[in-house]
Amino acid sequence: TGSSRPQRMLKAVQKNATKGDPKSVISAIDYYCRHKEWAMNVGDDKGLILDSVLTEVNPSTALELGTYCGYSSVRIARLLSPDSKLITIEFNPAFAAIARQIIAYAGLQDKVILVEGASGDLIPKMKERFGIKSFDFVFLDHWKDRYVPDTKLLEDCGLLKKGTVLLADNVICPGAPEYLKYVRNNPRYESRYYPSNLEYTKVEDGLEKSVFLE
Ligand SMILES: Nc1ncnc2c1ncn2[C@@H]1O[C@H](/C=C/CNC(=O)c2cc([N+](=O)[O-])cc(O)c2O)[C@@H](O)[C@H]1O
Ligand SMILES: [Mg+2]
Repeated sequence: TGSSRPQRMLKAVQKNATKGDPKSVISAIDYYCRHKEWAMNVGDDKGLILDSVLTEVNPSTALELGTYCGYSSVRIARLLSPDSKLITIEFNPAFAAIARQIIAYAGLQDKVILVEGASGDLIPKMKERFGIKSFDFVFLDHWKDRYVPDTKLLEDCGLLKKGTVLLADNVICPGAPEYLKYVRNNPRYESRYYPSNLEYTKVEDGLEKSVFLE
């Protein structure tokens, strides 16, 4: 059998990026996905918005839902301050295996805790397993119909505090209409849409930033 798209993405990183240099890993993936083979990374355009929100929040503990190949894990972890951590959740073992290698190639394995499993099962275990009191930042980029249930689960598990920032990918394409309704008409959130485009295309997409008000 041939290779998978994630395996080809890893190969592109090993061929074109410099070990221990997160920026070169990001560029290698963006080049490959723009010119060779599209893949569902948040990408370079929306990535700049992700970077600016992260720099503003400067989270001590960050959570990512939907690691896929680790592109946004690298984007996030490279901007974390020394003792900060990113916990990223991925339930597909094949994707998780590739993501571990891409995160390690970037030299960020000490800042990223990749947990294999379903967000619905793992979110309730965050406190006991990782000693997390609450998250300062959450990046939602998994199945779009999980955005609302997992946001509610984070609330119910007391994992959001006043000022926690949720940043959701793909709220336009493929779209997360229920999520937009949930965070926009909700007194507990201050929400704002950042227009951009679907990764590596001219199709409209964007990120929704929602601050939990308590
Ligand atoms: N409950 C859960 N717990 C743990 N891991 C989970 C999960 N649900 C999904 N995942 C993982 O998250 C990734 C899915 C992303 C869906 N994105 C997408 O479907 C997507 C599609 C397009 N697109 O079609 O243009 C563009 C994009 O930027 C996208 O993120 C996959 O790696 C999947 O295994
Ligand atoms: Mg996405």
